[in-house]
Amino acid sequence: MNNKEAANVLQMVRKASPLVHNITNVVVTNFTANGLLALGASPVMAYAQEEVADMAKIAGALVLNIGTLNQTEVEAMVIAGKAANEAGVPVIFDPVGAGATLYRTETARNIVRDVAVSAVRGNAAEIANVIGETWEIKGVDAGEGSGDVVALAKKAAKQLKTVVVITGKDDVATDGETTYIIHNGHPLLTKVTGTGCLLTSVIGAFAAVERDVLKAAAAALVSYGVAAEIAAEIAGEQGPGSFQIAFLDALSRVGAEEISQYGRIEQGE
Ligand SMILES: Nc1ncnc2c1ncn2[C@@H]1O[C@H](COP(=O)(O)OP(=O)(O)O)[C@@H](O)[C@H]1O
Ligand SMILES: Cc1ncsc1CCOP(=O)(O)O
Ligand SMILES: [Mg+2]
Repeated sequence: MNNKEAANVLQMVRKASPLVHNITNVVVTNFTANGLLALGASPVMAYAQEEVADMAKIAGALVLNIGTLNQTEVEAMVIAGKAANEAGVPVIFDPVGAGATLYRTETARNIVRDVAVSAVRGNAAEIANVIGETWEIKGVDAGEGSGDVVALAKKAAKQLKTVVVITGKDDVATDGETTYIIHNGHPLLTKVTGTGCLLTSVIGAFAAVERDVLKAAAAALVSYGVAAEIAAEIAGEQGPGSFQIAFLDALSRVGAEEISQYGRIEQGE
C-alpha cells in the first residue's frame, strides 16, 4: 500500500458511496453521520432488533461500537453481525472503553467471539484489554512506544484472526503478517470527541469498496490523517471547535494530490 493506491481506494469510496450501517454510541452519532457524508459515503444508523439484520445485509459495511452500550443494543449488534457475516458484508468493531469496566471488557470479548469481524480498531489500551493483555500508558501521549504498539497489534491480529488497527500518535494496521504504520494525524484530533469512532466508521466505508481489509484500513488511516493535517493548517489556531468543522470540510476535499504530498505510510516489519 502506497499513497497512490490509498488515493485510489478513497476515489472508489466517493464513486460507490457505500452504505455504512452503524450501531454506535449516542455521543458520536451525528458527527459520524456527517463525517461519512463529507467523505462521500452513505451513513445509516439503525438499532432495532427487528430491523438490524435486514439493514446489515444491504449495507456495504457494518460498524459496531460499544461506546454507550446496553444489553438490548449489544444483542442487536450480534444479530446484525451474524446477518452481515452470512451476507459477506465486512464488520468493523470499535471496543470503546474495553478495560474501563468489566461489562465493556466482557462484551467486547463476546462480540469478537460471536461475530466474525473483519477489523477491530481501538487505542492501545482497548486492544490490549480485548485480548487480555495489560497495557501501561507510557507517557502523557498513549502513542509513545510505537515499537510495543506494533507488537501488541500483531499479537492481537493473530489471536483474533482479523485485521487490527491501533491508533495514537502513529497508527498501526496489521493482519499479523503484513504491517503498515501511518505517521499522519494531528494532536487536535484528541480534543474532539468521536474522532476515533468516526475513523472506525471510515474504515468501514473503505472496507466496503476494497476487499483486502488491511489495504482498506491503511488507505482509510492515511486519508483521515492527512485530512486532519489540512484542517489543522486552516483552523488549528482557532481551537478544537473550528478544527472540528474544518476537519469535516477537509474529509470532503482530501484527494490524490494531498495524499501524495503529505501521506506517510511505512511498511513495518
Ligand atoms: N498525539 C496524536 N497526534 C496525532 N494524531 C493523533 C494523536 N493521538 C491520536 N491521533 C489520531 O486521532 C484519531 C483517533 O485516534 P485515538 O485518539 O487513538 O482514538 P480514540 O479516541 O478511540 O482513543 C486517529 O486518527 C489518530 O491517528
Ligand atoms: C465520550 C464518550 N463516552 C462514551 S462513548 C464516547 C465517545 C468516544 O469517542 P472516541 O473514542 O472516538 O473519542
Ligand atoms: Mg475510541
